[in-house]
Amino acid sequence: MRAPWEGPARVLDGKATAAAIKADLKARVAKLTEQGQQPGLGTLLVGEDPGSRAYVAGKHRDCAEVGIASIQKELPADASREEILAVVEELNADPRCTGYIVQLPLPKHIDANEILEAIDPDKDADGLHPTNLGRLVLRPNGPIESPLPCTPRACLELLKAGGVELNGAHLLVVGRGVTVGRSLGLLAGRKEINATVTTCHTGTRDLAELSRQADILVAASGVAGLITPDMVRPGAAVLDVGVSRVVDPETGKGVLHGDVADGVDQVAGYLSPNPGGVGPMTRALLLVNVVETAERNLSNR
Ligand SMILES: Nc1nc(=O)c2c([nH]1)NC[C@@H]1CN(c3ccc(C(=O)N[C@@H](CCC(=O)O)C(=O)O)cc3)C=[N+]21
Repeated sequence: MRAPWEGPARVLDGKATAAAIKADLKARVAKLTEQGQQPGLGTLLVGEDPGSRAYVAGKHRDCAEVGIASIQKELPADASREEILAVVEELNADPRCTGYIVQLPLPKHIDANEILEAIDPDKDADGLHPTNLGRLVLRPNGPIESPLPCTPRACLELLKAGGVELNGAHLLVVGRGVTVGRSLGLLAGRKEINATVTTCHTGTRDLAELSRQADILVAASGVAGLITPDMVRPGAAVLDVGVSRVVDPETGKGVLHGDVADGVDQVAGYLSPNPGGVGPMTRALLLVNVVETAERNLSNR
């Protein structure tokens, strides 16, 4: 991929790396299907949000591409907690579904954590069930036989594919959200990755002072343009994970903007574009979780 920026930073190409992962999955899915264990991804979408709907549709397109079966469930925005839990139980019991996600955000009247905790941990395609996060904490030296969080794993796989050394590196993540910051810290500090992790957030006193010490800077704050060139150590690898909607002052229209500001491409050694970086990788790693579960089911049979 040609860099979408002018500076010398090398592109961490999520689209190309995701395509390579999907090609590998295709062969594994064919083998599983031959053995009577076709993987299946379930999704539960509650409500009408067009963004959520588009994400879910994208996940099913990815499934079709690699031969994974699709199980799509939908409920209206005013669905009750009981109705949502009933669909979760259905997916837990469905043998065709080897992994599934409940698309977030859920409507405001629903306690999302209660729903997420009802997911069978072995079918947790997001890798964010408390049992699975707990395993990361309790088994820091591996191996782990359960789904891993998708976006953190996407970040690490993208760095590896780009040739960025993780062993012994100082990896600093900005943001303590469960889907990225918190769980990336748990994953990257594991023995088989061996990075030293710093987790920063809105309470961090001098972010720039700390971020300049990072070999790998993962921007997952959801604050558009938070990471400016002065915050980046020359040559560092920078992953732009955050996405926020900002109003373009010229057109007045809403546009998506990453956490990384203009000019970081002049300082960083490696940079992931946004879009085209961690997003496509997250989708690929979701499929990896579903396929790995099917492979485990087969070997435990
Ligand atoms: N239970 C649950 N699991 C999720 O993983 C989850 C979720 N809920 N709710 C919403 C967020 C958002 N998310 C994205 C994943 C990939 C792209 C992605 O691939 N983006 C493309 C651009 C958009 C596109 O091409 O569709 C890119 O970065 O290049 C975007 C957003 C997953 N999420």
